[in-house]
Amino acid sequence: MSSDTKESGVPAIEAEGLVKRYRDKVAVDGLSLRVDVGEVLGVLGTNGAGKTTTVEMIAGLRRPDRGSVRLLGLDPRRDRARVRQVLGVQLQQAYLHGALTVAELLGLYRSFYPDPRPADELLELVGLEEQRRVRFEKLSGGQQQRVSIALALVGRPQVVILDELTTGLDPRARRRMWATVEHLRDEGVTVVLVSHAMEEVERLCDRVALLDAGRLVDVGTPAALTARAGAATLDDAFVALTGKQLEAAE
Ligand SMILES: Nc1ncnc2c1ncn2[C@@H]1O[C@H](COP(=O)(O)OP(=O)(O)OP(=O)(O)O)[C@@H](O)[C@H]1O
Repeated sequence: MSSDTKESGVPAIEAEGLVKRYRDKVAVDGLSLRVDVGEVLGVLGTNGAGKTTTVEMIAGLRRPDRGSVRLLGLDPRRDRARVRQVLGVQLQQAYLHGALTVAELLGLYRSFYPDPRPADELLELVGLEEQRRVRFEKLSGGQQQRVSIALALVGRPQVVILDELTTGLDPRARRRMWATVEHLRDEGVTVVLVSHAMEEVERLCDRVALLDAGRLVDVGTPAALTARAGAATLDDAFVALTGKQLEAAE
């Protein structure tokens, strides 16, 4: 990571007053959020709360109707080329060339970066060492998801956005993904982790942003959120603060 960025106090992410409408549906409704360099931020919310829309706007993949985003001081829509060098994104739907093998996909993505992670390291990070010669279309859903996570990490990003990191993964793969996030955290990488899984968020995240109906209900450490809500657990705090039950993803 660039120590300049860390020392200058420039936040990893600064989103101000984000608004996004789809026809008459307000998906994100005036959301502001700051994530410091090196922080792991969880984004929790029920289905349709606006999590994916929010991270897509942060990544520059969706244009906000109002508001602004800065990613390490860069505008993700105007400074696309520079942002691509510092940001890794794993989104819920990956559109990848099914006929390419895992190794070929990694090779293709590695060619986009000046100093990519070695393919072996990527395969180990996501536990796909045995699948390197398998075509993407022949992989299971969970394995395909792990490929998309590996691809998000190819360019040694300083900021990583992971949307539904472990949804659909079996318990072993899930634990491995958690270890991957812990590894990134130890490297000082800033991580935004969109999740439905309370256990995952409590374990991995420094702070948690609670979204409901496109709004940021609260943001803080799991302990602070729990205390503010006068709740016993983060789960209970979520219910107290949003009036909704956070359902399991599957
Ligand atoms: N492309 C789109 N066109 C129209 N409406 C959309 C579109 N994408 C999302 N929405 C709507 O906007 C709202 C927010 O969706 P979003 O996907 O951001 O929520 P989410 O919190 O990520 O949900 P989930 O947990 O189900 O992934 C939802 O009501 C959704 O139906």
